[in-house]
Amino acid sequence: MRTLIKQAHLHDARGDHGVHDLYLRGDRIEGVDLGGEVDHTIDAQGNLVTPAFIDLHAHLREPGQEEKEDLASGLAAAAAGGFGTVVSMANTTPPVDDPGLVAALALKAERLGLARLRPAATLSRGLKGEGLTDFAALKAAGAVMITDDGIPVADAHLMRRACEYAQDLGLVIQTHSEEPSLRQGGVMHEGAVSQRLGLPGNPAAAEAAMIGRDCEIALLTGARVHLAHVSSKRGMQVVEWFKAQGAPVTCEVTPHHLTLTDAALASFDPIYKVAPPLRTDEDVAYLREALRRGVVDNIGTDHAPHTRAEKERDLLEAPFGIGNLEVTFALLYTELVGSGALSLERLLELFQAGPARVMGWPTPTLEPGEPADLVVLDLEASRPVTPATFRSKAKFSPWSGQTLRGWPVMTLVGGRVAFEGV
Ligand SMILES: NC(=O)N[C@@H](CC(=O)O)C(=O)O
Ligand SMILES: [Zn+2]
Ligand SMILES: [Zn+2]
Repeated sequence: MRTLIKQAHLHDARGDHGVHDLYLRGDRIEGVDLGGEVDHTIDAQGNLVTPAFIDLHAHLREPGQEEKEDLASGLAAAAAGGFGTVVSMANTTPPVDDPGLVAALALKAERLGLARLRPAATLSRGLKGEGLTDFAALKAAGAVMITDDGIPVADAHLMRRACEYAQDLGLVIQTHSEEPSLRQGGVMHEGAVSQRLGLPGNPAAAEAAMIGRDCEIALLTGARVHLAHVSSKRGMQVVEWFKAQGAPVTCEVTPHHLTLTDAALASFDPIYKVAPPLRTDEDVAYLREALRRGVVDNIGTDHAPHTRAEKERDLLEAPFGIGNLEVTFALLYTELVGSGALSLERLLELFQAGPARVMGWPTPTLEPGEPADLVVLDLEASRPVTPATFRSKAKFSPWSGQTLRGWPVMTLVGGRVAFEGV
């Protein structure tokens, strides 16, 4: 099959290429302005066409928690968000600690024809934080990352052994860096707001201390350690310090930690309950600055859907997590690029070359022969967030009703339309 994307404003990691007709052949990019017969034409006039985004961090909940999300709804939501590739977290029921399960997830996802799934597997057997899983077998089955995300690895020696093992195999270890004994039962950031509301707080020190431990272990072992969802100024400063020391660490920030603060918890609405917690204005400003300065390697969504019933429990009982796959690009384009805080090039890099580099994958480009994984972005489109229309099963959002500008209108994966929007 041959596809023409007409009048596309092309952008990739090599730069801005201006407006061209882009041709796809089968699942690959063929070239620009070639002419000739095509089977399918897509009009992209006025839109930006760029490599589909990569999310290194989404909770798709399959197997076992399909009431929250499943592969079909989660990968459809990802495609609607402009993502062509998603690394799924392994804190499912049962946890993804078995090579057979990794292979089954990958096969099922491939048949769906939505975003590509790249499964993560757990670091510890049963997510129990005691014995290691069989990384070699998990990698052979298709796991691309090792992580107990959802639960911090409390035992430093276990983390060391995991790093030694992963280093031998060239696997990335992703951490959920919060020191459990310091975090305790905190349900929100510990600070002036938690004190006023009388809610148990989780101090930034819990994050910064664990990031320090995990970076030390990365230095000690030479393993590639990816620090998920860095949320605090202190945590980010620790990452910066270790990067300057040459530690083989990379880090992620999430859309919610870049746009929301602990002030939102004054509503007592569990929709804002997330781990690590929403921090202060000062933290948000520092994370934004770290994005700009290039300290941050990628934006990962940490899309963490739950049922409405679970999120309608009281703040102490409700589970941690925010669903955001479908709004992430528009949210950050509006709030960061729209305000002049970040360039569009840098924002795109954080969804494309950045995550690819973290994983050791090739930089996605529009060069002939590359996979035809593309997103068509309408940067002028302005509309409110309408959770009722989400592909995700979690049809509620902290940004509900907020008017955002710059939306994905189509996502192609391997030359096939995985999402087509308004
Ligand atoms: N981020 C969250 O608040 N929740 C995640 C777990 C995690 O990412 O640690 C979840 O699985 O619900
Ligand atoms: Zn986590
Ligand atoms: Zn997570």
